Amino acid sequence: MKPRADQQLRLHAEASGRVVDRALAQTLWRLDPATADAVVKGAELASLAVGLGHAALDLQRPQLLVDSFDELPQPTPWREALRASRWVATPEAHEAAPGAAPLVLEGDLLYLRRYREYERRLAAGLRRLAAQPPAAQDLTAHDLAALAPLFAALFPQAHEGDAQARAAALALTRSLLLITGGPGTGKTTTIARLLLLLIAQAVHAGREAPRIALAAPTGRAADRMAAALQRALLQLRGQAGIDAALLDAVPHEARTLHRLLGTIPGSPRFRHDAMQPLAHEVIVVDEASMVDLPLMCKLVEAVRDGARLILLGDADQLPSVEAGDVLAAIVDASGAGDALPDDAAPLLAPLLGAAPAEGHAATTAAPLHGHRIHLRRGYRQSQSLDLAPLADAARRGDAAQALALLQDGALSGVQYHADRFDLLAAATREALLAPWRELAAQANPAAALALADRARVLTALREGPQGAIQLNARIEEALAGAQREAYFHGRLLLVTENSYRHGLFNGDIGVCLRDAGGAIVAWFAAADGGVRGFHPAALPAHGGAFAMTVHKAQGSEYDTVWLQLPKQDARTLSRELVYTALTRARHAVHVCASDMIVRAALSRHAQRVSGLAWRLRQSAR
Ligand SMILES: Nc1ncnc2c1ncn2[C@@H]1O[C@H](COP(=O)(O)OP(=O)(O)OP(=O)(O)O)[C@@H](O)[C@H]1O
Repeated sequence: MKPRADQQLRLHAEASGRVVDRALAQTLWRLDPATADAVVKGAELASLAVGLGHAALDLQRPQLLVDSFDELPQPTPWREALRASRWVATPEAHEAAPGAAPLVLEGDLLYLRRYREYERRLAAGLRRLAAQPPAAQDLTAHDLAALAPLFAALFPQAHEGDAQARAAALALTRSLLLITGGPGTGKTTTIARLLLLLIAQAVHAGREAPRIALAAPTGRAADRMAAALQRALLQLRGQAGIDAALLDAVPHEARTLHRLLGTIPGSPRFRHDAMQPLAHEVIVVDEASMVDLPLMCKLVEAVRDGARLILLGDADQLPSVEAGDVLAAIVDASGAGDALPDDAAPLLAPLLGAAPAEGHAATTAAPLHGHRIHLRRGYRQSQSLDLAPLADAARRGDAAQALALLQDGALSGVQYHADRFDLLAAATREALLAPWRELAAQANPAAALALADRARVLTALREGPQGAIQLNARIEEALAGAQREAYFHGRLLLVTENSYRHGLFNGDIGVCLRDAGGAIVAWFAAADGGVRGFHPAALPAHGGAFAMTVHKAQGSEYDTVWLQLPKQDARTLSRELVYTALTRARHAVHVCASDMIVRAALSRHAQRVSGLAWRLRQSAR
């Protein structure tokens, strides 16, 4: 076989060693030795792109994937070589790609066929939901008048332009609704109230209460969602004008999306799909920024005609680790979400008064226009942590402002450790380790698990001196000594794969404790609020959890966050990463970095190549 040394692309360090990418490319060449080099390189990079979280290779931006792209063709000849290849299909935007070609070219995007199909099907699914009114609900003025007293009790500020009220009212008229907002803007509060309205609406119409599913991408996020929703409902109990029966009809549990859709062992498919849709009439999904392209596609397809899908998320957070940035594309397609769409404003006037409608200035060309409400006002008050100005500067990529706030040291609960790249050095060592020493003094699993979220080191990288792996090892040594047992008393564990057999999921946190008989047991929270113990040797894939990447921390919160950025700039550093890390903190945040790294991180977006926004625009035509 002819050596293919010319194809040894210098791949981006994070992904080097991805044999799978090269294997696809080599297979094409083996099946047809006449395959052009440009096609072989395209295939390898399209596969690598998925590994790095993109939906496709952008021929105009190979630098997102490789450090050296001198050897790559220019976009125009590259596109032409791809178009001419038997391996590359070029279907119309709405057409399914033929099964025979492993690659699909659309514009400048080269996809693995499967990912192109996920995008096409997701766009079609979103369009289907956006186009239909919820079943059995030709909402009349009479219905709205009946709901008005409850609405006024739930949203006393409704007539003063309250965006939460607008979101809940709009939900009455939409099968697809996106509610976006930063931390503490009341997404969960709004959902609690919105669900009461939907239940009351059904009761008023003489129907059964709708079947409601609450779901999130990870077990941790689902647990947080359920707990926050219960707190929000509790606040309403006993309040005048709110019937306790309505509160009782809201489900107490939230599930992972995988659970909701029904995993089939050994299959990428789920039990529920377009042919066997979910029975629920209302499906609420929290932390939608974490949902990747394949999962969002399968979720949307499994929502039956006439049911409602409500997505909650913070579009400024890191996109999902797996191929995606789906939420960003949906946000892009649905407009700013700052006002009621023109078609809904008059209808909802009995609830909202003369709420501002978008009028002619609106970008009504957006295909999902009128399906998003953006919550801007932050309600969460913390005595100890004044995070909002810093999180906002990070979100906007305003490094000068972020550094001024950090250096000034005036934000309560925020500490900047300039040029600190070793958290275990004397200045920070004891403050860092103190909560975990307390953990080690626990004997009771539930009490230990309750302490597990006291503190976390969040990193940008897995590898290297400021990476999660080395930091974990060093923290573990500091806590339990160089001669420690692998599973020492008080060690925190992070599960890194889904295991339905164990009922343990990627992102679950456990704690190792020695029992009365001297045996070590790894304890995890159980769905019923109790705890479950496992022999450490029987656990699915896992690692240490004192330090973890920001990606792994998505959907979780900790009392104290130590954000450790690397000494050298790295492509994974972005404003979204910093924003996501900061907003995981409940009471205190320590930023360990240099001015240079903060500037570098905030100057970069977590860019993901995706054709979904484009596709949604095409399909609107
Ligand atoms: N309209 C409101 N009036 C007063 N307090 C509110 C209002 N909305 C939300 N809050 C309070 O603000 C806090 C955060 O609300 P909530 O948990 O609903 O926000 P969230 O956007 O879901 O947050 P997260 O980002 O953690 O998911 C809660 O304590 C809640 O009671």
